[in-house]
Amino acid sequence: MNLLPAPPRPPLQRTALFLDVDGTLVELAPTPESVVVPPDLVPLLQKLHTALDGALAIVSGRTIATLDRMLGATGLPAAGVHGGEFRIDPDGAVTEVTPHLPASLQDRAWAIIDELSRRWPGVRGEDKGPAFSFHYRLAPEAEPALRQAIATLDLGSDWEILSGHAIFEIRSRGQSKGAAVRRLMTLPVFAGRDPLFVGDDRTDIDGIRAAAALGGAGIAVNGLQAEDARWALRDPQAVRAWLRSLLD
Ligand SMILES: O=P(O)(O)OC[C@H]1O[C@H](O[C@H]2O[C@H](CO)[C@@H](O)[C@H](O)[C@H]2O)[C@H](O)[C@@H](O)[C@@H]1O
Repeated sequence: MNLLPAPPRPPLQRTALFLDVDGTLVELAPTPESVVVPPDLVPLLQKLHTALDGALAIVSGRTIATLDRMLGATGLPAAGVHGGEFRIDPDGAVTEVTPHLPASLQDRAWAIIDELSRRWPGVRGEDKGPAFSFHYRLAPEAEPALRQAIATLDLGSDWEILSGHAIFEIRSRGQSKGAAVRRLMTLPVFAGRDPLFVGDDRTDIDGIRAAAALGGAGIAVNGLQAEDARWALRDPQAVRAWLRSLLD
C-alpha cells in the first residue's frame, strides 16, 4: 500500500521527465509483444516533449529498436536496456555504452531456457544485446527452478542478475536506470532542470534515486516501494491522466 500523495503539476520550463514504459506508460501484458499501446499515448508524449523543450526521455529495460516497434519511430530521446544504450538526437543512431553478453554466457542462458521451457512452455528468453531476460509470466510455477538455474551461472565480476515483474535479467554491472538518468542530465537539453522519474518496477528504483539525488523527485507507480519516491500514481491509466494534465 503506497501512502504517498499524487504528484502536482510541475513547472514545465524547469522539469526534465524520465518515463519507464511497461507497467508505467502501458499496462503489463502476458508477453512483451502483446502489450497494447493506447492510441493517444504517442501523440501525448510528442506534445509533452515539445512543451518541455525536448527534456523528456523514455528510460526502459527494452531495447530502443523494440520501443520503436511498439511506439513507432518517435525519435524521442531514449535510454534502452536499463541504460545499456541511448538515442540522444531525433535522427541519431542508437549508441551502445555497455558490451553485449559474451557468447558463452548467452549460450548458457539459452540452455537454461531450452531446458526449463520443455517442462514449462511459458518460460521464454529475450536476447537484448547488452542484457538477457528470462520471462516466466506465463509459467509462474517455474520461478523457483529458474531462480536456481540462473544462480549457477558464472557471471564473473562484469555481469549481475536483477529481477523485475515476472522476469530475471542478466545485465552489465554499472548499467542501471540511475546511470541512464545521470548521463542524460549532462546533456544541454536536460541540464539545469529538476529530473522527475516515473516508474513501477524494482529496476526503476535506481532511476528514482538518481532523480532525487539530482534535486528532483520520483513518482512510484502501482505500489512500488521506493524510499526516494515523493509521489505515487495508482497505475498506467493514472500516469497517462497525470501526463495529460501537464498540458492543460
Ligand atoms: O523498464 P520497462 O520499460 O518497464 O521494461 C521492463 C521489461 O519490460 C518487458 O517485460 C515486462 O513487460 C512484459 C509486457 O507487459 C511482461 O510480459 C513481462 O512479464 C514484464 O517483465 C520487456 O520484455 C523486458 O525486456 C523489459 O526489461
